[in-house]
Amino acid sequence: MGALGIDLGNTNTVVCAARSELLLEEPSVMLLRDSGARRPKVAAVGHDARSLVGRTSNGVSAVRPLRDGVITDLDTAQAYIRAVLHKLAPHRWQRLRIHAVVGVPLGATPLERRALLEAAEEAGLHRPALLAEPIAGAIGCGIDPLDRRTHLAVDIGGGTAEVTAFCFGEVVAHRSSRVAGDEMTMAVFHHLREQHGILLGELDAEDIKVRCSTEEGPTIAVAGRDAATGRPKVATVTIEELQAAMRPVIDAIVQTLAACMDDLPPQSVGDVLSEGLLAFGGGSLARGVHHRLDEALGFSVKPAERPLTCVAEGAAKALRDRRLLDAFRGW
Ligand SMILES: Nc1ncnc2c1ncn2[C@@H]1O[C@H](COP(=O)(O)OP(=O)(O)OP(=O)(O)O)[C@@H](O)[C@H]1O
Repeated sequence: MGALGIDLGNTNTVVCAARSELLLEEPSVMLLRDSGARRPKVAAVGHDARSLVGRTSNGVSAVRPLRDGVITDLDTAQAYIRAVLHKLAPHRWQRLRIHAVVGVPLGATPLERRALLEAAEEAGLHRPALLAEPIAGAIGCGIDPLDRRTHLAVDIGGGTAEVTAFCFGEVVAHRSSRVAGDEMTMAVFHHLREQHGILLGELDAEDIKVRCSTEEGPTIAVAGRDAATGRPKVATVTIEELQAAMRPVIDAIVQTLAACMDDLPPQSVGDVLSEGLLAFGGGSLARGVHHRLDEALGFSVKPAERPLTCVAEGAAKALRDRRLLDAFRGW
């Protein structure tokens, strides 16, 4: 298999081969079965695990191996990375000496970075290297972070939104917020419960949020349980009201962007005004995000072509260009 670019997100895991071909794009979820042994057995990962969430019995639990983009439990993260590698390369000999560049949040502490490297190594990766996710995403979108001009990027993921300005192999400014795609899902959930009396599971609320950005037409039909009686209930909801419900979350991301702009040196501000803002991460696809960013910032917003996979693609590109890893080693 050779070498991989890996984006281990809170919500999704994406893996690309060295030439940036997409190998895996699945939810970062793992189902563990308690078998009485010291370590629980992995029952399912990715799509298989997500489709079973809420449908399984007592001895099985669903875990997300990362929180805020970093590892909280070394054993779980290791088991997850191992399961992902197993899915990609079922035979042991195929998993020998796989080199990898793994994305890491720019705000991760040295301890968190060490934990990620350790989990990757213990899971069987050979000499893994880390690359800051905003930089990897920009590389995946065709930007050269060694360029002399300052670029500004926002990565709106599930658990975090990171705003990063970089130039000539250096991070010039960085801000992050814990408000991103998952908060938009919660906004949709609360709106439907409070205004329509409909109760949904978290995954169903996420599906409604995604449908809100992908479906044509002014309304969508939402099916759930009546909040008062518990009986099945269907309501017609306008896209406009869902967009309004998500607006405070998008505004919080705008504030993070504005704070990062305030930290920029004057020369960099000029570059950003002429280059615009690069937006990626799944949260950037939500209905109204681009429009609100355009409106609030007053300069152009460039949506990534492949917002969900560009971090893994950029990590894979960095496998072929050592200068990128060396330049951003400390970030
Ligand atoms: N079409 C869409 N419309 C709205 N939201 C979307 C869409 N597609 C994905 N999302 C949301 O994007 C988020 C996941 O984005 P992404 O895969 O970039 O995050 P991640 O990298 O796993 O998370 P993090 O960066 O926080 O570690 C989820 O909240 C998901 O619901």
